[in-house]
Amino acid sequence: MDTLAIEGGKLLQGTVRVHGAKNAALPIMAATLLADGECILEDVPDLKDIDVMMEILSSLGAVTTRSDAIVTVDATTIHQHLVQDEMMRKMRSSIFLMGPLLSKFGQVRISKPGGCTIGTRPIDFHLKGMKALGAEIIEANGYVECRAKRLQGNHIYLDYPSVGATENLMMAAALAEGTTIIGNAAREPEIVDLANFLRSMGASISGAGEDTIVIEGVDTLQPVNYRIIPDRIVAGTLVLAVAATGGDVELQNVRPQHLGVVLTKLREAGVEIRTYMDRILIRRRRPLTAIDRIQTAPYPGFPTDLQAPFMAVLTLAKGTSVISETVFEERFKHVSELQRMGANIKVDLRTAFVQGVSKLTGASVAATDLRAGAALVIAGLAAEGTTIVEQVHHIDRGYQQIEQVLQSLGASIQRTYRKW
Ligand SMILES: CC(=O)N[C@H]1[C@@H](OP(=O)(O)OP(=O)(O)OC[C@H]2O[C@@H](n3ccc(=O)[nH]c3=O)[C@H](O)[C@@H]2O)O[C@H](CO)[C@@H](O)[C@@H]1O
Ligand SMILES: C=C(OP(=O)(O)O)C(=O)O
Repeated sequence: MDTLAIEGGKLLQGTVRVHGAKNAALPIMAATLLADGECILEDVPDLKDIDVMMEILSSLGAVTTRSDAIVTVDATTIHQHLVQDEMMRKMRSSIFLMGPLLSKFGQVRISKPGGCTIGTRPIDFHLKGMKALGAEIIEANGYVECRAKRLQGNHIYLDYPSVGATENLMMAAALAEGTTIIGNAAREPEIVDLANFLRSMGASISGAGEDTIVIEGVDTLQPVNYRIIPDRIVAGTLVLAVAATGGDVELQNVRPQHLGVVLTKLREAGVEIRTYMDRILIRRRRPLTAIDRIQTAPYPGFPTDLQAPFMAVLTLAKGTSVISETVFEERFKHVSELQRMGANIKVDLRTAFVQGVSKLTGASVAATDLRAGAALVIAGLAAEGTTIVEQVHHIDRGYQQIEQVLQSLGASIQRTYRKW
């Protein structure tokens, strides 16, 4: 159980490269199962969730290797279609095995996935979609078994533009017979990245990034080399850290267009931001001002994954900011921890009213989930005194060596390794 000790009050300065996107790499790693041969993935971040995905792929019989940021997966030796409950529970992305195993091997047995505890997070859209593609679904003893000789294309409408369901169904439909149309599809950049990966393997997919995706099933897919897109949530977190502490930072390997609304809101709060093709310059010299309203929504709306980190920044903005969380019903767990540091936040159902304070003070706080943890790190960097962040394993799911990245920008942050 590691902890982070942060001595707040240092300006952040320097240049840092953003690593590849966890939420793009995970479905793409699962999609390698669809190919007949070895896929080579570049810029795969070194994160806990990626380790778990490699562990699952190996347990199914695939051959996986990692050398720095390059991961290879050869699925030709897969002999197992059951993902053990213990592995399913380790992360939400274990659900991505469902589509590829079912489509390629005609069967899959999984249990309910784990992941950040930010809401109920059912998998009903995934199951309804697989059923529409012709799968027989049997639920018993905590496991879900799906079978189909060959999936058949169909018209699927998602009741909500679920990122994971859109991805799972795209992977399943890639090898189905006939045409699949996914209506009300999610439009996140990670959906486009997965579609680009599948297309490079020979899949026929159009409309990714729009709300209707059309997939013409093909008989086989080829192994490929593919580079994962930069992580927009890590980039956004670093931008927010600079907004909170002040300073002057250049982010490299970013796609500023993926952070549209986040950068707009930060400019409203008084942060200076310049964007280039694959770089962002952030500078904050003036005091922060409150923001009328932030409401999380599916892309291109405000990303729920940056709601907690943005709230940490707004605790220090002059005036009252209003933040509504519409995507997940329990994603305000950071509020009570920020309050320990002196933040003035009131929550009414799914809306938080953040009255800016002149300073936060260091305290002992615990990360309850990945992005709540990132919010506490940001608050700690800006606070007066020492902040101890417990439960760092949540943060390690999504940020590669967070303390080293922040140290390179001048932060005083140390990790303490504890055996238990
Ligand atoms: C690995 C990954 O990419 N994770 C991201 C993905 O999670 P994930 O794919 O789990 O998120 P979804 O877009 O599916 O969830 C959005 C909403 O739909 C609900 N829902 C979803 C599926 C379903 O079958 N039934 C259902 O009711 C969820 O409970 C939630 O309220 O998108 C989220 C929303 O941008 C992000 O916060 C996560 O970081
Ligand atoms: C919620 C997240 O991850 P997951 O969907 O893997 O739980 C996240 O990346 O913020």
